Order: sequence, then structure tokens, then C-alpha cells
Amino acid sequence: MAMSVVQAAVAPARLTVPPRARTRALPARTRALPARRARVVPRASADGAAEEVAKEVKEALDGSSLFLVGMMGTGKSSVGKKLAASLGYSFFDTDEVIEQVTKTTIPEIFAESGEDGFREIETQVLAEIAAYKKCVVATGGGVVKKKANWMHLRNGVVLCLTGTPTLLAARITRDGAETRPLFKDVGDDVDAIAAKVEEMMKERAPMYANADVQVRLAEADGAPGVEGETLDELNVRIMRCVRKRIEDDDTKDRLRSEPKPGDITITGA
Ligand SMILES: Nc1ncnc2c1ncn2[C@@H]1O[C@H](COP(=O)(O)OP(=O)(O)O)[C@@H](O)[C@H]1O
Ligand SMILES: O=C(O)C1=C[C@@H](OP(=O)(O)O)[C@@H](O)[C@H](O)C1
Repeated sequence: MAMSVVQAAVAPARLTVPPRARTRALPARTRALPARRARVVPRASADGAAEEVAKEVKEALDGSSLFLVGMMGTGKSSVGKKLAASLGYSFFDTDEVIEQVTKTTIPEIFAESGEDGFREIETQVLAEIAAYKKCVVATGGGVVKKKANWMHLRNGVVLCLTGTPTLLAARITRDGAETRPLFKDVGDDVDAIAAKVEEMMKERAPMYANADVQVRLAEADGAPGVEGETLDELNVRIMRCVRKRIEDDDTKDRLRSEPKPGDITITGA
């Protein structure tokens, strides 16, 4: 049998999770949760809490995957690995899989095929990953822009990480803006990067709002742009948010229910 792009890209040990049944993978948006405003959940102490909350979230998710969306630098890849470890799920980073499959870097794909070329590969990779259960998937920041991608994201619970442009710009600057092709003309001035982040956030806000769960990153009191939470604390807080959302809505029913009109907003798809 021909290998899928995902199978070709990841180690066999990562692929012990059986593909989800066809009937669950196909219907677009059929498992959407209604749109919800951001919920503030108190800061979490990571000490000893991760295991307990992970057990409850795992039960509540009942095998559904968790898709992380959000702007560049919100930490989807970093915290995604922790979430997967806590839940005993497989971890995928769509950007990483794209680079493994194409044997090219993301900046090179943008340079050679433009953003449209990159988005085509991104959709193909997302479609394959979404066919598996029990995965935490860190997506690229622009995945929300394409309508077709939501069909795949809706195979699981979609969680959006948000942060201030100042915090995200500080992180992007630390990493080096040149690693992110959409910032290639902005330079490495942190204020210019923050302005660009803000502009992109405005454009994408209606699409990020479609996520089932919204989690806002913490900043240190009175120190904009300074981290206010460790990754372990964020990991626990995210799991609490997911658990709360699932409990509120009795996801066992909701994840399989028909969406209501207005559940999903896509612009520029
Ligand atoms: N909670 C955190 N505290 C400190 N640094 C973080 C945190 N989360 C992410 N980072 C850092 O921010 C940068 C962007 O994180 P990354 O996971 O690559 O984001 P994304 O995948 O959303 O683009 C990385 O350098 C990462 O180490
Ligand atoms: O926001 C975007 O459009 C993009 C975000 C990047 O991923 P991260 O969000 O993981 O940095 C990567 O997919 C590409 O550079 C485009």
C-alpha cells in the first residue's frame, strides 16, 4: 500500500494510533462546538496537578484530537509537546511534517512556491494528520485562513492560543524573525514586528474566534512582553480550560452534533 505523506514523514512508533473511522472523518463541521467568548481560568500551579487533570481531560476527550491554532509565536509547538506527553497522545507539528515531507524549509517553500504553494501542502498534511485519533496537533498560524482546513480541524477540539503583540514580538525577535517568511520584509526591530503581528491578528481574529476554546497567554504584572507563566503552568491551565469547556457542553454529544448557523466565520478563504 502507498505510504501517506504523514507515514513517510514520521517514525513508525508514532503511528500506532489507528486511523479514525471514515464516518467520523468525512462530514465537514458536523462536530463543531458553538462559538464561545474567551473564558478566563485562573493561573494554574503545575506541581502535581498535571497528572490528575490530564486523566480527566483524556476521559472527556474520549480519543478526540486536540488542534492548537493561534498566531506565530504563541507557543503551539512548545506547549503542544507537553500536552501530548501529559495526555499520552501523539504529537504532530504541521510545519515540521511539511519540512520532512518536502525536504525543504518553510522559508524556502515560501520563496519557491509562494504562500499559495505553502498553503496547498499545509492542507494536504493537515488532512492526513486529522485522520488519526489521539493526537495533539500544533498547526501553522495561518491554517485558519482556509475554509477547507476547518473541515479537518473539526475532527477534534480546536484550541486557540492568543497573546499580546508585544509578547509575541518579543518571542519572534528572540527566535530571529528571518525564520518566519511572513516577516522577511519587516526586519528585526521589535516594535516593527509587534506592529506587523497586530495587523495580522486583526485580519485573522474572526477566524481564530471559531476555535472551541480560547486561552490567553499570561504576561508578568506591569511588564508587557515578559513571560508570566512557565510552559508547565500553561500546560495545566490549557487542560483545565479544555476540561471545563467539555464539561460545560457535554462534548460526548456536542462533538457529534450539527453546527448552528454562524458557528464558523471564514473570511478570505
Ligand atoms: N510559555 C513560554 N514561556 C517562555 N517562552 C515560550 C513559551 N512558549 C513558547 N515560548 C518560546 O516562544 C517561541 C515560539 O514558540 P513556538 O512553540 O515555536 O510557537 P509557535 O509554534 O506557536 O510558533 C519559542 O522560542 C519558544 O521557546
Ligand atoms: O502565520 C502564518 O501564516 C505562518 C505561521 C508559521 O507557523 P507557526 O505559527 O508555527 O510559527 C508557518 O506555518 C508559516 O511561516 C506561516
